[in-house]
Amino acid sequence: MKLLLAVITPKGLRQPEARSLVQMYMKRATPYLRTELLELPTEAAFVELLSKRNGRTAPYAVLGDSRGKAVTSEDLAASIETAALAGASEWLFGIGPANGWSSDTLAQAKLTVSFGRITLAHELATVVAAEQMYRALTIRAGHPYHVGH
Ligand SMILES: C[S@@+](CC[C@H](N)C(=O)[O-])C[C@H]1O[C@@H](n2cnc3c(N)ncnc32)[C@H](O)[C@@H]1O
Repeated sequence: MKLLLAVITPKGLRQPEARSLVQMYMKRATPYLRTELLELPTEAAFVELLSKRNGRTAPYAVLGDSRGKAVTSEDLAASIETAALAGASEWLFGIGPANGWSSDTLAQAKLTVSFGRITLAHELATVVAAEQMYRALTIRAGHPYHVGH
């Protein structure tokens, strides 16, 4: 299974600090699973990506939303496990556009995840998601990162 981190960002991730942190966590994750960062110009492009990949191997889509479910990192690890057991070829975490996800897109998610009720800039939310994806993989693997960081 592959992990995708998709962010809706018309001009791409422009803050080098954010990009570098995202790339660092995604690189750290690769010993566990392949990862890919997708910078998409519009929510429509994201929905198209979901439908293009739909079918037998539909991605297991988890969407970041401040009004979503307050989950633990163990819950995220469990959702990756659930996707793997269900035979999904991709587990995807989506960071939405400046005005948030539409209700139609949210309805396509297996899980909506809140990092707290605060609103994070999409670049920061992407960094948090990348770290949580890495943390979830270390939890699945029994690696001590989750205990010490
Ligand atoms: C700038 S925020 C969107 C703000 C928008 N006004 C809203 O309320 O959804 C862009 C994206 O970052 C992510 N995000 C921001 N804060 C978040 C939080 N506290 N928890 C989870 N995701 C968050 C979400 O994916 C959101 O769609």
